[in-house]
Amino acid sequence: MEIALQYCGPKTPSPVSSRRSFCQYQPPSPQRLRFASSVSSDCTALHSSVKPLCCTTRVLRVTCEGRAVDVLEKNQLENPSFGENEKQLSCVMKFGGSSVASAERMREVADLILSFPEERPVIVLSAMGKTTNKLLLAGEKAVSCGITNVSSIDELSFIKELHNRTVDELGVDRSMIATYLEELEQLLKGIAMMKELTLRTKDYLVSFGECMSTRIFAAYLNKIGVKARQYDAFEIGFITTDDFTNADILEATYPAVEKTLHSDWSSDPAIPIVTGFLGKGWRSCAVTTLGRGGSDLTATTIGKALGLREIQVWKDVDGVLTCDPNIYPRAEPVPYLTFDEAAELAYFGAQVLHPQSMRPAREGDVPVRVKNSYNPKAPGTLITRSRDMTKAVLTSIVLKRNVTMLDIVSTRMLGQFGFLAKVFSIFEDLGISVDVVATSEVSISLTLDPSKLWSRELIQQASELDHVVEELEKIAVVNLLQHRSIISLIGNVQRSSLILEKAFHVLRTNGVNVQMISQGASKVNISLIVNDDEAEQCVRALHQAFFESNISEMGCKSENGSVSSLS
Ligand SMILES: Nc1ncnc2c1ncn2[C@@H]1O[C@H](COP(=O)(O)OP(=O)(O)O)[C@@H](O)[C@H]1O
Ligand SMILES: N[C@@H](CC(=O)OP(=O)(O)O)C(=O)O
Repeated sequence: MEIALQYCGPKTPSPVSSRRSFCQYQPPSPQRLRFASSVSSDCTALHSSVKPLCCTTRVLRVTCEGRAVDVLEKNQLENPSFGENEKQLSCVMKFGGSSVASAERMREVADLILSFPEERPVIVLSAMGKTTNKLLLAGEKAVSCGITNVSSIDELSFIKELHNRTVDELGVDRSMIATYLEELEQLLKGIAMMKELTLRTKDYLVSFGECMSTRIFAAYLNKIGVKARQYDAFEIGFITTDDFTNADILEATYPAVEKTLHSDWSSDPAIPIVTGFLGKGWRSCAVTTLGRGGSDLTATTIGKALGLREIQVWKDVDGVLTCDPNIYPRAEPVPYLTFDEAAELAYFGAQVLHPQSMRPAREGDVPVRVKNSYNPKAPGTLITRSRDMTKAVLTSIVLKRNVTMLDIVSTRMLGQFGFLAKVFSIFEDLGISVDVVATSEVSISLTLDPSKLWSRELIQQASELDHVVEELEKIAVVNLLQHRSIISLIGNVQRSSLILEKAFHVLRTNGVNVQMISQGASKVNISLIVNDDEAEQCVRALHQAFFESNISEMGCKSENGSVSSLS
């Protein structure tokens, strides 16, 4: 029988694939069954002794006696240059909520993973789409809606419908998530009964999102013939502090995670599918979460723990961009970043990466690649320890809104020591995190990040802010300024004079007064504080000046739009 093989999977066949086995992909018809098994028996005979260690699968359309049949081809990656070591897990691929928002997206992600036959990845997944937000909303509604009304909370219905539909469309068994959906409703009834949603309960509540998405995806991979194993991060050694909703990963995590993933892979290789965002509190043993967007941190933690070659975070944008595309759509991808630049960018509010996620990558020196799952061909952003900075001026502009600023002026005489220490001990006592600071001997200007305060429920009320001011007023005159924004200019601070010169020129032309300025010790960030209502306009103007103008580096647009030299 003459067989013509025509590839119709996601990418061109890999040159390293050599041995193949086939199994049937489409629902059985007698003709297909016969055909698939005849191919299969031919090819399995070729490599019956090969352990299916690094097996990849793709869909092939086989023409048999003029008819097309879809079969799965399993490639045993068997390049002679591959040493034993190369058969270990090679990279992490993290897919965010937008990448796994539907059955169709999950199929695309599966195709994408299979299009890298040379990789043996650990997959980290977030909850589907906006599931985390919906779970939190459902929890808040349950507090006040009464037990009998829990079943009709819109967000609960939405979550049930989304997950059941996804399971059906992927053709996997509903029962795998049925127990989670039942337990979720029970939990919401418990919240309704107690009329209380604690931080601990919030974490348990949102964990349903990642627990379901990973189970669905692993089942789908297994269904299409790719061996996969689901893991709950809190069961495989992600040990954290007990700071519910914002837990920190503890050192013990690294060896524990390495041991579980490595030994499972060695004894029975299957692609690990790990829940992002979740951990287990070391004292409470309860489920914790790593802060919103925490799946990035799960991915980099695994990358460091296993000493992997690369950590890939797949998003819905072409990498880290020159500014938030929601503020300015002409933002462009940044091809290279250092860990320090990326950390600063994330810390100062770029939603694209979790603020803590660069730490394990930097410590383990594992490169991080930010890619677009909707546009895999785009090169993305590569984040490494160092990069060529000779041509770098500004890398990215980040905006953090709704920041509170405090001007604190000492009531004591010049030359008195210990003022700064006293001020910061007040913040320490109150457990408040300070972002940007500028000081002189007798005065301090600083900013407080409301999201960090709220996550610990410290300053939810104006009265609690008043408490901070009250304490500070014992030693200083305090001016509280709300509705401010921090504009962070991330870049080569070796060129800070140029950056400042250009930035201030732009701001002056736009009639904006900068209220505070700070250059961090990390030397990659200059922060400017402006009013909230001027901030977006500033970001757009700065972006145009730094990234879009056709003027030379030392030039700057003059007020009438012509170019003048600033040197
Ligand atoms: N500087 C930036 N670069 C890229 N994306 C940014 C930036 N600032 C904000 N974003 C936003 O971050 C989003 C991606 O982050 P996130 O939603 O957490 O991804 P995921 O859920 O896929 O992990 C983008 O869709 C974009 O709107
Ligand atoms: N699902 C969690 C964790 C996460 O990392 O999500 P994403 O990768 O979609 O930002 C959240 O929404 O915060």
